[in-house]
Amino acid sequence: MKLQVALDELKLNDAIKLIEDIREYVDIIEIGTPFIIAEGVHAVRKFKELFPEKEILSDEKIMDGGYFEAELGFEAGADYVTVLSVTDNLTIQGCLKSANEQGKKVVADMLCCADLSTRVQELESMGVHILAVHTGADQQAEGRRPIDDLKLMKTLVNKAQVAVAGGINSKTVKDYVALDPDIIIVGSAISNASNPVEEARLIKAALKERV
Ligand SMILES: O=C(CO)[C@H](O)[C@H](O)COP(=O)(O)O
Repeated sequence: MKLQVALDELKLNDAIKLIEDIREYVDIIEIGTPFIIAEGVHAVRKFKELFPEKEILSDEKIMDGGYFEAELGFEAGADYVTVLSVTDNLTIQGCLKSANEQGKKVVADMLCCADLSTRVQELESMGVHILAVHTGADQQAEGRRPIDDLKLMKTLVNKAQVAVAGGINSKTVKDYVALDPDIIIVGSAISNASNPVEEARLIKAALKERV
């Protein structure tokens, strides 16, 4: 089980310092959507240069122009690019074409997917590599959490890997680990913690209990 650390609302130098501090606990560095908007895919390139042993995810949340936009992330050094699951199949297929040409992976972010069971089948038949259950920041502000969607996802998925994101922290991570996703994504709990190193250490320790 991998720990993906999301860098969302940080400045470039603060984000680099955070990953330097928690390097030993991180498997995948996520260049988060607000970070990409602020810094561009140059941030992907920078993190791949500085942390070559880590996998990098470019959280572009692609909604159109699948091939071209995925290629931007992959050519900058991303190992994974995200596409929104609710978009057109043509866009998903464009992302997959780019990923498969480069030996990289596409993550479908299931944010706002109204019919998980139908869409999971369709995404798997197209060959999407990873399905990410996600409760977004605005939904979290209303008290929503991704645990029930993760439970449902685990009953639906056949071959894709499963990731989960949405307000997970060191106190709640065990509930997610128990459902055995392949990737647990944590952003604000680490970046906003009074002690980010300790928060990352506790979360990584919880993941290791399951392996
Ligand atoms: O993709 C995201 C927001 O769209 C975040 O990166 C993801 O939700 C993880 O952050 P947090 O743990 O703060 O929810």
